[in-house]
Amino acid sequence: MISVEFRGFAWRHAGRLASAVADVDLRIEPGERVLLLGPSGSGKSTLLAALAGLLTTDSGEQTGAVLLDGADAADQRGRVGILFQDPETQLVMARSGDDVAFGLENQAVPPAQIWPRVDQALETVGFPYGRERGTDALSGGEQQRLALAGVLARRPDLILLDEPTANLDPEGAKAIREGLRTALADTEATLIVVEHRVADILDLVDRVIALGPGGALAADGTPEAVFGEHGDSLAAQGVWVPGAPLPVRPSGDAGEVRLRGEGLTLAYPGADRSALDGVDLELRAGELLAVTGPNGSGKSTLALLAGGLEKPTAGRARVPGERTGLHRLPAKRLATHVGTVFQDPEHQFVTATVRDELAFAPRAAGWESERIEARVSELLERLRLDRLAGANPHTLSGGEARRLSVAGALAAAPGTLILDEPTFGQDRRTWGELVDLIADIRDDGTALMAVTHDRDFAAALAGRELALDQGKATEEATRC
Ligand SMILES: Nc1ncnc2c1ncn2[C@@H]1O[C@H](COP(=O)(O)OP(=O)(O)OP(=O)(O)O)[C@@H](O)[C@H]1O
Ligand SMILES: Nc1ncnc2c1ncn2[C@@H]1O[C@H](COP(=O)(O)OP(=O)(O)OP(=O)(O)O)[C@@H](O)[C@H]1O
Repeated sequence: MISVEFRGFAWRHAGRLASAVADVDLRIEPGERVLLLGPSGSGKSTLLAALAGLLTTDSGEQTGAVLLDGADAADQRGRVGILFQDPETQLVMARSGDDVAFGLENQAVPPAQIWPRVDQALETVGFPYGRERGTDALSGGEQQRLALAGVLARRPDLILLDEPTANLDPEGAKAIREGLRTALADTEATLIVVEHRVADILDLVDRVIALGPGGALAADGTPEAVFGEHGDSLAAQGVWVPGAPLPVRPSGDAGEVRLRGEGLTLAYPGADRSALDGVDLELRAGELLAVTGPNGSGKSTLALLAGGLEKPTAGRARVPGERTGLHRLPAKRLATHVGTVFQDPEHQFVTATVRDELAFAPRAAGWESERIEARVSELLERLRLDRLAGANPHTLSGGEARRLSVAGALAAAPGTLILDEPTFGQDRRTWGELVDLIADIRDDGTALMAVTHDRDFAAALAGRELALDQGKATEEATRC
């Protein structure tokens, strides 16, 4: 139990002209459960980082104060547990159990209590393996569960969760919310949770705080009051307001087959079963295939194989006109056929600015400079990245980075595009802009595959759906 206070707080990240957040005056009482929302890039993660004492003088410039129980947050780190947006950055140990135990050992929890607490936390989050599982052998959703277990096991006074269910399948997300509810019922911890898709999280919180586009406070109150009184203005700023209708962009008839996967199988070294097991796949011009299924069912593995980035243990992925499997093609040649957007955008960036990142693929494809410039300007504007054109891709917010990685991969209009969780971390407005952009390139004749937990995205764009479970297709890809 701990109180939280921002007094005249502003933060400007090093290398940026504008403040990420400004004029924040806010008090959260001990034990309050708060949902923090706001458009992509409005400063939500920055506020959490401030509370966790992670904003250091060499990383930017602070005005005002951030206080926990009246003391500087930088001196209270032991009382705070934070779940980052990208769970991979959080996992430090080689074995899953050790990773959860690590924080407890640091807090000098008596040894006899450590393993029972580790096991309890793993159970709370529905981690499907034992303590021995290697942390480098986890799917995105499994990493997120493990990272959350690490936070909960420490029983911090202040729990900060940055999009805790964004990588989870709908069933898993529900289970995590139940787990959180149980874990919270036993504590008096203060909770601040950031989510874009708020509908499901509302009954976990008693207060909603909304940031506006410039990082200033836009609304503060009970969920009913905030969405009742400010629903329209929040929606206008791009926030997901529960119940608002969503666009649908149905496709026309699918064209020729652009990429075919036959019996695609991958067994990771040392695993007891294949992560992907004999999956057939057909991607057609002008159509988007949604690949769905629970965490760990093999979706990202399928994306790697279809993108030619891994060698299948059996089966192969091929494009018409090439005699060998995709994974055997030299990188440059592969790039002329297929573009891939990974689950974790950070792995993708190869240049020093947002503008160069967007120009990279068109340049490699030999476009003329005027055409490149026009394409880059169009994408910057469509995805609301213009103000960040000169920024380093690695300093973007989670949602900004996701948009850049998708835009970078489709910039040169490859014939086939493989997207792993393209809508991760988006507010309602940027979600709609991404959907429109992807619909346009689909309708221009691109063949698309999208791994996604986002049912709204699949409903808006997919012509067919391929559902995986434990590495196998549950049925033939069905028409949506
Ligand atoms: N390390 C950094 N260096 C420079 N600028 C940064 C850094 N981290 C974030 N920013 C910028 O600060 C602003 C706020 O980012 P923040 O991550 O707090 O937003 P957010 O509300 O959490 O966004 P999202 O919903 O997209 O995750 C953004 O414009 C972002 O580009
Ligand atoms: N490098 C690896 N080594 C060993 N096993 C792995 C590795 N990467 C993933 N796995 C395992 O392979 C299976 C499929 O993982 P994959 O990442 O394809 O799942 P996913 O359906 O994309 O999951 P999510 O929805 O959580 O992202 C999981 O059981 C996972 O634990």
